[in-house]
Amino acid sequence: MVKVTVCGAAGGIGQPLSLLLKQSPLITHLSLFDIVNTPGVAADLSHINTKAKVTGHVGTAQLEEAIKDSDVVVIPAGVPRKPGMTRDDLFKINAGIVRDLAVAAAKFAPKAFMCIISNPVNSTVPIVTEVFKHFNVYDPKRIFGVTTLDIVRASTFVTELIGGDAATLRVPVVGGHSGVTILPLLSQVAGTDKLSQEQIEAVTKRIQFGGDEVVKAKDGAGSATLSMAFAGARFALNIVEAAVNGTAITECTYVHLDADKEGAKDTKAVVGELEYFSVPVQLGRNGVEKILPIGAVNNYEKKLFDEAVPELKGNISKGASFITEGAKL
Ligand SMILES: NC(=O)c1ccc[n+]([C@@H]2O[C@H](COP(=O)([O-])OP(=O)(O)OC[C@H]3O[C@@H](n4cnc5c(N)ncnc54)[C@H](O)[C@@H]3O)[C@@H](O)[C@H]2O)c1
Ligand SMILES: O=C(O)C[C@H](O)C(=O)O
Repeated sequence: MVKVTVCGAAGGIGQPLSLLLKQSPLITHLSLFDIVNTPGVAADLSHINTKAKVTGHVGTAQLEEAIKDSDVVVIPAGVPRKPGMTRDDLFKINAGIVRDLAVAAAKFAPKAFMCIISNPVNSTVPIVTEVFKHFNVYDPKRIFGVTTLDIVRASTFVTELIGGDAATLRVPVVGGHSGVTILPLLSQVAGTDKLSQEQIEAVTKRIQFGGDEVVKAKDGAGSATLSMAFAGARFALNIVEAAVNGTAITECTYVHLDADKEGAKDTKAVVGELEYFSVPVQLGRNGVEKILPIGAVNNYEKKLFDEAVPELKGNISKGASFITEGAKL
């Protein structure tokens, strides 16, 4: 039995993400939570002839029943950016939303794998960590910031330049999930040696600021939803596949480096005392099985790390202190 709860299930990401999850034969219960419209979304999805039973839960009074005993909780709840905003501008509203959902998960589904999509991911993941610590149910192997969209974009944009199959080209993207904290390691991708430094820098910027392309094109109507649903489903389904079947799947994801202290040693050597970083992770039955080395980084990429680390540090402490110095939970 695998119960997956989507919090924010009626939203721009939540609906297509739930549709993609409904197609998985591994999920037996798909629980849809939002503060609006989930009865309709759940009724609609429940007519699809796949295995998962679909239930809809609306409003905070129904959060406990929605989330109780979930194996996986995916959180795309909260407001998206409008043109001119940074992801950090969303903190004011989304921090409280993620905190409240994390409190419910800590109380009613403390063993769930937590997949955090809500922005700013660099800060919302530390919020979830601190809530779980507060309730004494913290396990860094089970809390993930979903950065898969950066990897999906990197595969697409790099393939446009070097050719090949975007569906199978893997580009490691480490760091965080906002602007200069997004660190594509193009030097590790076979075929990028054909590119000029100018092309490398241009595609790196495109990956770092890919979200802005969509925000601009949507012109006030939100940010990436469909590509995020694709990426979020890929990540959540990898978590489920690894947990249920023990399949060793490698995916870059934003985790606390305590999730595998030994494995994180080489990352720590580069990022110093930074606690969180998106790193290549081998997923397994218990979530993070191993943190894998970030591998060789060239001089240009080193410079990108130097820009990313201070910004990430600020984002992380902003999220953590929202709980540790915030109102009593
Ligand atoms: N990690 C990533 O790569 C990535 C990519 C795209 C978007 N995002 C982020 O995902 C979030 C959602 O984006 P969207 O486009 O789906 O927004 P949206 O406004 O379309 O949907 C958000 C949903 O969250 C719901 N919601 C609000 N408060 C809630 C609460 N307390 N509990 C449960 N649900 C609640 C809303 O009712 C709405 O249905 C944003 O913060 C956005 O920045 C992250
Ligand atoms: O750009 C955004 O605000 C949404 C998301 O983080 C993205 O990368 O598309």
